Amino acid sequence: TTIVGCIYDGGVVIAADTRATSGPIVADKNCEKLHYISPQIWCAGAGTAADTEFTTALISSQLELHSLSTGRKPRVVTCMTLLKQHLFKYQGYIGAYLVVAGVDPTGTHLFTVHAHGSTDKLPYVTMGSGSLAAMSVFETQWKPTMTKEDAMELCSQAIQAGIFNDLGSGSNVDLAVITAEKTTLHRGHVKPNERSQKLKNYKFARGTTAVLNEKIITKDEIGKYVSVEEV
Ligand SMILES: CCOc1ccc(-c2cc(C(=O)Nc3ccc(S(=O)(=O)NC(C)=O)cc3)c3ccccc3n2)cc1
Repeated sequence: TTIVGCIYDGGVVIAADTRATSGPIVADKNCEKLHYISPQIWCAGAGTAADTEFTTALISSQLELHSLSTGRKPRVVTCMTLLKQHLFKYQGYIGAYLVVAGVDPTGTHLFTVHAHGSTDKLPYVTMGSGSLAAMSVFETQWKPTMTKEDAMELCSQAIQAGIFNDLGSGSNVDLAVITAEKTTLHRGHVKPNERSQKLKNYKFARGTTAVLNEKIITKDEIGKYVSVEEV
């Protein structure tokens, strides 16, 4: 997994790859790693998929109740605090590594929350197995003043660095842009690994495959070839 976040003049961009793995197996080539928390707070999640999904959904619910109770719009720092307290309580056993990003009445904010409960507040962040490849992009190309388009392209390039240099990351780039006015989700923002049209038609007519040998056996003989257990 490669997930990133980057603040720019007027908002924040988060992005993720779409590969889900189970050990060395690619379990899903187009999974969703960007999670809704509130209209202008979203999370990118790395780690155990069920843990990132359920943890963000739980805190989204808690934050909505908190917002209703206070009568104010939810704040990114509140979301981060709820997440870190929950994850710390479980001492890292909830495998959720999260980039928390959003805009609230106090401004634009970007945090990371680790599975053990540690947090950082930074202008750009990366997490997941592809975080080092992604960070190399930010460390070489990030600028303190960027437009929305600059930030979107930089995040896209950072995710693609993970996709092409980390086996735990792959497929597409999902991206979200959060501003004071709205949030725009770009599912499949870049698809650099789409399968091309097959060069030939590999459908073979029945009977075109040579039968190398044939052996006709009686029902009594089947036990020699197939072990049939009585239940
Ligand atoms: C007592 C434990 O102490 C720890 C201290 C630090 C970290 C940590 C982890 C990460 C990190 O993102 N690790 C990570 C890797 C793969 C996936 S994954 O989803 O691609 N694959 C699996 C199998 O989870 C997720 C998260 C990280 C990233 C960026 C900068 C710093 C970082 N630090 C972990 C444990």
